[in-house]
Amino acid sequence: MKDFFQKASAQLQNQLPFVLYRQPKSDILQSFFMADSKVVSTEFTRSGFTFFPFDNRQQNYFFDLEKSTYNEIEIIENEIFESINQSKTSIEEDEDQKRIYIQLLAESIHLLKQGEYQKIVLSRPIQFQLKNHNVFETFQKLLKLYTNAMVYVWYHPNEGIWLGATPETLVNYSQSQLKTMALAGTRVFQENSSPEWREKEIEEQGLVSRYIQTKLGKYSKQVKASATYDKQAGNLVHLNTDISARIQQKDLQHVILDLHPTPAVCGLPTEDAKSYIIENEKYNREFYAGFLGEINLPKVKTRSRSNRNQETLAIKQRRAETNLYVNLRCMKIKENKAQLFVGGGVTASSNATEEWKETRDKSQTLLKVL
Ligand SMILES: C=C(O[C@H]1C=CC=C(C(=O)O)[C@@H]1O)C(=O)O
Repeated sequence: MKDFFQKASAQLQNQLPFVLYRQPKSDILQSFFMADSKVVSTEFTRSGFTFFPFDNRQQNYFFDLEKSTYNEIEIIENEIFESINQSKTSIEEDEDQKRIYIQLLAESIHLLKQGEYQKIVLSRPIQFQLKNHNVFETFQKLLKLYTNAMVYVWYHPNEGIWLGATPETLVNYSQSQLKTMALAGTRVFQENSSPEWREKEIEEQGLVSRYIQTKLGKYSKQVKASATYDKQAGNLVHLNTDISARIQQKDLQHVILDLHPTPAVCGLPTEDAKSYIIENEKYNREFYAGFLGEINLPKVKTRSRSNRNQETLAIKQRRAETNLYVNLRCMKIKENKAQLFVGGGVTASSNATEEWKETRDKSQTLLKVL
């Protein structure tokens, strides 16, 4: 593992693009290393790794499998960076920024009450200066703390470093079976007590669930949804419904672009909420609330790695998987400055101060490891 991080470190020093990631509940660390920093846009018919912005008019990035060095290594638990400094769990928030955000929330709630929008997901950046920061140490702490999350560090010289630990799947797709989730509603996790969900959270999660099922219904007659349950994500709990559908490979790209952005990160009606966000948040979300992950990646089973004959390669090709995650609980690092991105769904029954607190609670996911 040490060699691996040394290689990633050299890649960063040479200002060459890369991504390291570990998917939920996996003990395999995966990586793409690029030989040059040429910008390539995502091609859903090829195999590789995508990094896709919230606003699809902005540049997205694709690490094409054929043009990268792809690697998998097993994570050895006791080789992961040990000490997790839990002391820095709060930063001094700028009072002006807080006031401006609460005002935007209040104005938006007022609009929502008039019925033009059903839901708007608002967000804000939190900026601060880093001292003696090591990206790979932070990444290893994220790996250790958030085993149920997609944990990643992504870099391109044009965009800087992005790090995150997201609990939300956009699409898992393999052999015609698509799985996704409707994740929304937030409470602080408390040991030995399950949250009592209020009408507001049940409503905002229900909107997401129905929206996704309707979208998938355009492509599939077989859309299934689980019962809604509590899903823990670090210091938080969300409401979640697992949704699955049979989708033909030829439709996959359309399904992905049709689902993104879901009302878990944008709102309803989608296009109106998106315009409202872009106009009123007064900052660029960039890749926050976008999505990232593998596209058509031939699945290499660790056990069969030594057996590289034609036959196994053919099997691998057929078992290509797409595993995409919504880019939440993430931050950007550029020149010793960190920017965290936090947001939450707002409806007519929201309370502005409570919504501000929710974003503060969400910032803990990353502040814990800095
Ligand atoms: C938009 C975010 O969270 C989404 C996912 C789970 C719960 C959410 C909520 O309670 O509003 C959001 O929909 C974020 O973490 O920045």
